[in-house]
Amino acid sequence: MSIPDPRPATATSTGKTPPADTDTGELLAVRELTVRTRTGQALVDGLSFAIGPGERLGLIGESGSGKSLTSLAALGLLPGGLTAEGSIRLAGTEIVGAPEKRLVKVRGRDAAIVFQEPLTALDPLMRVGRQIAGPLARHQGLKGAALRSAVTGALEQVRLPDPERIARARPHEISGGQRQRVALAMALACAPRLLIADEPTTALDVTVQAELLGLLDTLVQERNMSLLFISHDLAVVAGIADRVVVMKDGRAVEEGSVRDVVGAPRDPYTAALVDSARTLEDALERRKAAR
Ligand SMILES: Nc1ncnc2c1ncn2[C@@H]1O[C@H](COP(=O)(O)OP(=O)(O)OP(=O)(O)O)[C@@H](O)[C@H]1O
Repeated sequence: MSIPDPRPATATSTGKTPPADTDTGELLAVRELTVRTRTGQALVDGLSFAIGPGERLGLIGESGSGKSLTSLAALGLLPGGLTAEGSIRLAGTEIVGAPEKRLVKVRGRDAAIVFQEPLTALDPLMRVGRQIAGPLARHQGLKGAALRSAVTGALEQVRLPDPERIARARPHEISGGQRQRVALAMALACAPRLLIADEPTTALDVTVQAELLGLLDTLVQERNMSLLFISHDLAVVAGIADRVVVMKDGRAVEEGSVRDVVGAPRDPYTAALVDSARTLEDALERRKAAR
């Protein structure tokens, strides 16, 4: 593991970016988000951040700090028994308190999510091709040969070799890395403006993890998407995000450019994260040198 050079401060995607929320210029604006249990315990507590068109934000923090609940709340997908307060505006739509009918329109089109475990999004019994065909048919109105060719195209876009074979396979018949690419293809099928990636590489081995991160980076750039990237791993976030929000116990303890946060952390918790990433990096360097 190594902490990659933080992307330059100007490294947001260039080119034509789609319009954002006309009021604020932000694609996703989270304001004072609090997620509570039935008993009133705050699991996310007064969290605020924003993502502009084409911008990449990393959300980092230890296990249980509230990262996943934040990403689920952004699409109105909180599990039963948990409620959100505050405001989440996604491309101009208020998500907190929105009826399911409005949320269905937003999901996939304005933002889509890729989870740590691809089987969360995939039906284990259905062939991969049929699963990708669903959103393509709904979104683009395709049928027959045109739909089949769009499915193959979607699998090619996530750089899957032999897409016809993958399309015929069921999820358990392909590798974990291939499954995550299929989940990514499904998330991209409706050309979302924001991709939320919740620990998308954590379950993969290191080589496959690096390949998938490279692919994600390329796709986000090619499509001028915004990215909310969630991870407990500072090195991974530093390699893909422009800005970072550090979470602890449901709150943001620090926010800034990756360069500033890694280079000069202000909060003791962030400093400890940076230190532990560096200590591991140094240990690996020493081992390399000793060989
Ligand atoms: N449905 C639920 N009911 C009650 N508590 C929950 C529920 N879902 C999550 N929590 C709790 O909320 C806190 C935040 O969970 P969350 O999954 O957002 O953390 P996280 O930062 O994503 O951690 P991880 O990296 O382990 O996924 C944790 O303490 C978790 O146990």
